[in-house]
Amino acid sequence: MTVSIAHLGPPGTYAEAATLVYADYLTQTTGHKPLLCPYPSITQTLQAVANGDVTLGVVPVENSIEGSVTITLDAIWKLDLIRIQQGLVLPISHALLSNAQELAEIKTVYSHPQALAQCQGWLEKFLPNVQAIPTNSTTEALQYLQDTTTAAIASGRAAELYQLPILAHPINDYPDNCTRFWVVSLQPWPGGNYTSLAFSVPANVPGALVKPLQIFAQRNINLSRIESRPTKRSLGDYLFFIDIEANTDHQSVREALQELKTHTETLKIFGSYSILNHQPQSPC
Ligand SMILES: O=C(O)C(=O)C[C@]1(C(=O)O)C=C[C@@H](O)C=C1
Repeated sequence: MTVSIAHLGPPGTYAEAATLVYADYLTQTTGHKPLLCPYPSITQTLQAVANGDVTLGVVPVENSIEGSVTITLDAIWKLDLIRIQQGLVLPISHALLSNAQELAEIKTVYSHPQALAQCQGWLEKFLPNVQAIPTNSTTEALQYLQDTTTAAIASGRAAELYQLPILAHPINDYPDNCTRFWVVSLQPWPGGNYTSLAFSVPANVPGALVKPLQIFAQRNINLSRIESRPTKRSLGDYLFFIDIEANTDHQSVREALQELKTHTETLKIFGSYSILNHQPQSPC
């Protein structure tokens, strides 16, 4: 059976670049080339995995400049059965694509909110009076390039793919810009040294988060990330997303998760996985 991989499209997105890296890895290890399936949004990408319409999905989760991709965290929390198989880190280098001859002509810039945010300083400095309009993806933004007053932030790869001129590159505020992606599926996956989980706490009382954190600290389990998201039930009510540097197979992790259950309202364990650091010849 052909493995199908959902990702944010249209073709040319950074999510597609990450998917191609994983597809290459699968082709090398299994001898079979997977089928790439672009979806119009991150939520629809994850929904396709949850529905069983595709075998795998690749979604962005965190960026070194802008932090969490909150759409991904919110959707993963809602879609109960999703499991993480693999983490993937990709360098991200943004370009300004436009038919304008010079920056002064541009009045509107389109892009995915994450890309706009990662270039915020550059935009303020070089295009202080333009209107920034969010799109579902960096390549969706290319549809709005109508005349020389419009520009889009996307990858050099997208510029090549759609034969669009690059007016400025790189334009991300920090050169060492990386995004972490998760490869997700409905299948639990056995391996790796990172475990991601999320929980809500029973009540918004003092110390509600202290106990869950102590459970890991007491067992010497390192937390590599903690992020809060609103539960959306009431103001000040949060979910906590945690990454730990250990596998759920370790005795101490199993014990910690058992104990954590008794101190949380809902606990979701998304799985243990390894992280692939991809260093391409030219940046994505
Ligand atoms: O719009 C794209 O090209 C995407 O793949 C989405 C996305 C994101 O959501 O973070 C992925 C990587 C970059 O950080 C910018 C945008």
